[in-house]
Amino acid sequence: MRTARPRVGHIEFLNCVPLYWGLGRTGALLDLDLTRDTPEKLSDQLVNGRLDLGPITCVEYLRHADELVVLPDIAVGSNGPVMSCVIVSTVPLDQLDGRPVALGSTSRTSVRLARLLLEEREGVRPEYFSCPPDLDAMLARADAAVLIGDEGLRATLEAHRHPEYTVYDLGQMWQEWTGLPFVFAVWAARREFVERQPALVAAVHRAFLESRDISLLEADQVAAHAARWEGFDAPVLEHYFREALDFSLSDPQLAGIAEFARRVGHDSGFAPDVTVRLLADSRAV
Ligand SMILES: C=C(O[C@@H]1C=C(C(=O)O)C=C[C@H]1O)C(=O)O
Repeated sequence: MRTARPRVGHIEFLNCVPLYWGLGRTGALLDLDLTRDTPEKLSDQLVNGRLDLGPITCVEYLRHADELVVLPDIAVGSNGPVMSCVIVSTVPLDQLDGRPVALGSTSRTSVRLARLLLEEREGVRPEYFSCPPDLDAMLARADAAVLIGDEGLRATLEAHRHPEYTVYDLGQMWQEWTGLPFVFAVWAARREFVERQPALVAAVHRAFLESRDISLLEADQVAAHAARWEGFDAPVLEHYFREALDFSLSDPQLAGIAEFARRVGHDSGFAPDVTVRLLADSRAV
């Protein structure tokens, strides 16, 4: 009997390129039914059952932790500056009280992290509104903007050309504040899918780990290839892939997730002590 390929999400940002590059190398790419989209749409599709497995923004995962199983040792996070999840502000952050702040509509986690840091670390209560992630349009209506992905990376790299604003790195702010890594997105499978197809989930998990490992070994090639199509130089992308982003998920990253949940759970739709359920060791299946 023929079985359908697993339906797997692919965030269409540069941050995910190293997790998928190696899938072509090993052939695993042919075993997946991939959907490319922005993170908030992929997160909804995984929650609705239109995808079986893939990246989900941390806040949406925590809201649906009962229905999902997290794949260990793979994530999109950082332990310090992440470069692509940022607050771009035309005034110092502690002057944003009562001021308009635009939240990029493709983000669920960075926008919540930004609100946490502004309110609890900077002690301000801005007026937030959601907005498509276009920096010029956002700053036309707001004093600050929260951006992720390629637009966030662009804001960081072009900051020197814009003395009218300052770029604050959310990964760095979180790390300085808590001493912990931050996880922006995890890889999760629907629980019912894991129960029905445990060997398949383990195989896809192994394929992603292998792909990530290949890509980090070949980060210079991945960066050079990606730089042909994007407005970023290869050395900058190599630094982004190798140093800024953290694609791992083990105890320090899980401690970061637990701390974030503890601080925002009360008004974000999940318990502050929500349990993160991890897939059993795929290498053993
Ligand atoms: C590091 C990043 O992580 C992301 C941030 C997300 C969010 O804020 O909701 C979602 C998915 C990831 O793409 C990034 O987009 O730059």
